[in-house]
Amino acid sequence: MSESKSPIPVVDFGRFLNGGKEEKEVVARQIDDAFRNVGFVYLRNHGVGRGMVDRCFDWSKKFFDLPLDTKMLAPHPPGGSHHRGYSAPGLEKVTQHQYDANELAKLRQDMPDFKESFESGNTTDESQPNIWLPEEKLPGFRSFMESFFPECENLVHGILDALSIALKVPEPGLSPTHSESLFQLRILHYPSIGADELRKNKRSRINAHSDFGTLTLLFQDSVGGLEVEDPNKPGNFKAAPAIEDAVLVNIGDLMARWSNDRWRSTVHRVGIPPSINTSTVNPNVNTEGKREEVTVPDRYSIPFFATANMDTIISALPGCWDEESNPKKYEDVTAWGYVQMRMAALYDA
Ligand SMILES: O=C(O)CCC(=O)C(=O)O
Ligand SMILES: [Fe+2]
Repeated sequence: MSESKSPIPVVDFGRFLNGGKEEKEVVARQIDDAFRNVGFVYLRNHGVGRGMVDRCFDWSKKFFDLPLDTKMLAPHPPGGSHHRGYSAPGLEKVTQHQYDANELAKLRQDMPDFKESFESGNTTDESQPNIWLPEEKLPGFRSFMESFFPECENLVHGILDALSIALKVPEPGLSPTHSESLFQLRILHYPSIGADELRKNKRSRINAHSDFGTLTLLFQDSVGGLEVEDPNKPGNFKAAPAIEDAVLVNIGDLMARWSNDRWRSTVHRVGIPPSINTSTVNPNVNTEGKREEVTVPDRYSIPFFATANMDTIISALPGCWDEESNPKKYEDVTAWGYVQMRMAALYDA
């Protein structure tokens, strides 16, 4: 991993939310540039209350502290089409463009992602009903998650408004294409792990992947470890640390395709935090004279995945193509057709 500074721009989204037409255009251009160059942007003053984010991390810790048996009372269904409930460590294997079931099974066995997660969605999403614990197991968890969801949803629509301005998509812009809120709020916990296990690739926290929807919001704790591929140097990853009060936003594959690759869906992963990576050998020697293993602390993060309504035709957006110099690269596809194909690859059928 490279230790060099993150190239991801930091943008004041408050100027968009509260500003007039000109301010909105300035911010829209900043976000457009960030998505063209890196596919990621940090937004400050994004409108999701600091208190709500802190409370979400608190709930997340309380949830993952429960005994496994209890968490398994809200199990993620097998298969890749119902993305709700609890996934125990090792269940999900994130892969990049790997659709072959045998290859996937082998990958999972070789190097499972060492993380656990819980997913919930829109309360009115009938295609993927939520899967909650019995209320008495963690009173208040469900109602908190149901109240955090709309905060993230509002921010997604704000970003879609900014992107619509950048592309000059006529009113009402892209927001209605996400009106059904087929979004996914995920809480993620990476248990503490020996640094050597991560270093020697015995286990991963989350393997290099790109997201497959339109936009992802990511709140992360201060532990670090998220790395984003340098778009100009494939294979070279740069740290994307948490910035206080900022949310990290990235483009997913569906949006990259929709924008005719104007915006990048950039590969990212979670590995050893830079602070630990620099100390290659732990100077601590135990009483038997053996070197003690460096432990990478637990990490908690909260991604919020957005995608378009399933009947949306994903056909190159205005401003992203022209007949002569920049023709459409991809065939039209519905959001449904595209997302199903990608989700099926994540879980054993
Ligand atoms: O935990 C993180 O910071 C990254 C999570 C992520 O990339 C994902 O869930 O798609
Ligand atoms: Fe991701």
